[in-house]
Amino acid sequence: MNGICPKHVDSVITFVLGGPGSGKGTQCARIVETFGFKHLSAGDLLRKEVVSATEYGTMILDTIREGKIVPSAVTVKLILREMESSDNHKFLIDGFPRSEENRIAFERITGSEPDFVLFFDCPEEEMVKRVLSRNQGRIDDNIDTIKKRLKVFEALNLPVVDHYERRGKLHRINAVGTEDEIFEQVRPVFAACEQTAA
Ligand SMILES: Nc1ncnc2c1ncn2[C@@H]1O[C@H](COP(=O)(O)OP(=O)(O)O)[C@@H](O)[C@H]1O
Ligand SMILES: Nc1ccn([C@@H]2O[C@H](COP(=O)(O)OP(=O)(O)O)[C@@H](O)[C@H]2O)c(=O)n1
Ligand SMILES: [Mg+2]
Repeated sequence: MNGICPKHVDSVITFVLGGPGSGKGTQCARIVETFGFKHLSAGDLLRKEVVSATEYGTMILDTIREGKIVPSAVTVKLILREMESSDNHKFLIDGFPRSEENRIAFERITGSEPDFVLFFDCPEEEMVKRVLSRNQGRIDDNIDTIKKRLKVFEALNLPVVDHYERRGKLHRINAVGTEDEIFEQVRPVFAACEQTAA
């Protein structure tokens, strides 16, 4: 763990990557309660657009149903709007970037790069098992869509993981085990940051 920490003491940007069902949302909730970050789930922001039937709502719904990636300009705009309106400058951006297009769009539009990146590494069969028992009434938590999402994860998400690994910004977390066992791998990454930022 290289414990890269914020260059600018007043803000921290962390990307939280991992396949569907790898435990991103669950671990983000633990990080929020322990280290006081603002949790921004790209998926939740997109689902909110669907529910509020905005101009992009139908396109987003169709994209999510297919397990595909929504055009980056839309997703980055939603994330940026939340960041700009937040008085908390420590951000956990969950489920983003999910492609090189996402990553490049974020850098181009915000001019920022993440301080560090978490990657929850989970075997496919475990991810499928968790998604199918998630019971959140999501249209994409079914066996057909999960198979499509896993193909998207392999093809588009993993190149983003490689990008940050090459830059020494990636913290690879073994996402198999209890939620506590997994959080014990996450805790030192953020504790190191707290020390440096203090
Ligand atoms: N360590 C774990 N072991 C078993 N189930 C888990 C674990 N972490 C999360 N879950 C469950 O798996 C499902 C997916 O977790 P979630 O945090 O939504 O993952 P993601 O956001 O990566 O899709 C949820 O129902 C969650 O309660
Ligand atoms: N950066 C992102 C994040 C999610 N999404 C879409 O939203 C869906 C759900 O994302 P999510 O992060 O809530 O899914 P989980 O990994 O939590 O199961 C994805 O399968 C994509 O269809 C996207 O298009 N772009
Ligand atoms: Mg999630």
